Order: sequence, then C-alpha cells, then structure tokens
Amino acid sequence: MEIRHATNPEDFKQYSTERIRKDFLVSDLFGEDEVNTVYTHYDRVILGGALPVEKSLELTTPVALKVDYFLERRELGVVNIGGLGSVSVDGQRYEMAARECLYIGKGHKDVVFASRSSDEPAKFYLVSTPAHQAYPVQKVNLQQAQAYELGTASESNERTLYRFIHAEGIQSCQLMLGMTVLKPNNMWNTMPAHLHDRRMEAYLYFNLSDKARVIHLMGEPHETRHLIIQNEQAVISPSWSIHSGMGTSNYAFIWAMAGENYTFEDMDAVAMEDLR
Ligand SMILES: O=C(O)C(=O)C[C@H](O)C(=O)CO
Ligand SMILES: [Zn+2]
Repeated sequence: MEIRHATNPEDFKQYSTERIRKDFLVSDLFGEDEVNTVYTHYDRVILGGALPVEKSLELTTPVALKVDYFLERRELGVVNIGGLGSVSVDGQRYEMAARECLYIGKGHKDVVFASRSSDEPAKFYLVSTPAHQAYPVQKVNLQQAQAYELGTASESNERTLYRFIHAEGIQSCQLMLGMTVLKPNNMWNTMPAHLHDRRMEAYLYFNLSDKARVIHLMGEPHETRHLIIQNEQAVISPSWSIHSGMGTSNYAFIWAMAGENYTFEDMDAVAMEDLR
C-alpha cells in the first residue's frame, strides 16, 4: 500500500507540476487481477481499485494498517465502474452491475471481488475511512439514489449528482460517497467552486476516452493550480483546496468525502472574483 502524507497550503504554493502529480494524483489503481490501495493522511482515507479478470480477488490487509483484517477499524464504499461482477462479504454475495454502490461496515472479515466474465470484467473503485461503529452492508443503484439535476446548458455544466452513502441514504460513520454524471456537451463540474474545511474529498474521473482529459483545478481559491487527468485516475483534494474540473469531453466522476461533519451543507461557496 502506498502512503501519501499531508501538505500545508503554504508549502503547496512552491510545488512543481511533478510534485503536485506525485502528491495528489492517483494513477494505476486498476491493474489486472490486482487490488491496489493508497493510504492518504487526509482524514486517513484509503483509495483503491480491484480488477478481477482471471480470478477472484480478496481484500487483503496491508501490513501498514497493523490490524488483523482490513475492516477491523474501517468502513468501505465500493462502486463498480466496469462490467457485471460481485462482492462477497463474509460469504454473502452481492451482485454488482455497472454504477452500483455497496457499503460494507466495520467488522466484516472477508471481502472478495469477482467478475462475471473476463471479457468484460467488473472494475471496483474502493474508498475506505476509519469507523467507530458497525453499520449494515447495503447496496444502492442509480435509480434508488437521491438524484439532483445541477447546472445549465449556457454554463456547460448540466449534470446529475447521485448521493449513495450519506445521512439520508446508506448510513455510515463518516464516509459520504456518490457519483456525478455530466450530460453530453457539458464539460464543467463544481464551478462555482466550494470548500469544506471539515472534510477532505477525492474524485475518481471515469468514462473518458483514451485521448480525453479533465483539467482539474485545485489549491486555495486565491492560489490555484491544475492537474491534467486521464480516464480512471483519482485526485486527492485536501480540505483547504477547491476541487473542480473541465473536460475535453463529458465524463463521470465518483466523489467521496470524509472528516468531521456528516453533511453537505457546511460548504463555503467561493465567489468567482476570489479565484486566482
Ligand atoms: O458536480 C458537482 O458539483 C459535484 O459532484 C460536487 C461534489 O459532490 C462535491 O464536491 C461535494 O462536496
Ligand atoms: Zn466538495
């Protein structure tokens, strides 16, 4: 498991392109027949990917966690961005179609990822956060999730924001997770931008063609930087950073937050005139 340390926004101002990518861009989550994880010191969130092709894959316990099993003191959100598959939790199997989300609470010992077909494997994006209480395993799909229609055609940001794991949906200790899908010919997400100092956030961009890119904006509002992001790469957004993107085509992304407050409502909007 790779470990990413946290950054002070004052230091961040000096970072080169290479350093920004090294610290905040998460690539190569999805290797064939691999489970890959990245531990961030931002609210101790772990990002991961599981891509079972020829065999099923167990969620093993990285030595660095110093526990007997992965979910001993953690909870986990799983979203399938690939073909049909399943996730088994202590022997109970959950079929996972594309864009379905499974929440697995603290205390479950065995988690196994599998694909229905190696020609069109499932691809599981994982987000795990520390947990103090055991909430039940639950699954949700796009039809069942709370959906919000956001943006306007004139601002090129018409999109549907689905909330999966949140206070009025699947219950968790601190993980909040959902998916935002941009409509065709719409490229902007999360502009006007916002901050939420009580929570970090991570975005996994997907559904981009090989040549398409998202220009992701980060940093304090008066000192922004950018990352050029490819399909199925994630970006870590510290609590002091805006997180907004503009694509060369439309795309979708999975957002996940963790930290102190379990709400969307404590976000601070950033005025356009404050962006630099
Ligand atoms: O499209 C959007 O806007 C988002 O998806 C915003 C994220 O959900 C977010 O940043 C929540 O804090
Ligand atoms: Zn946010």
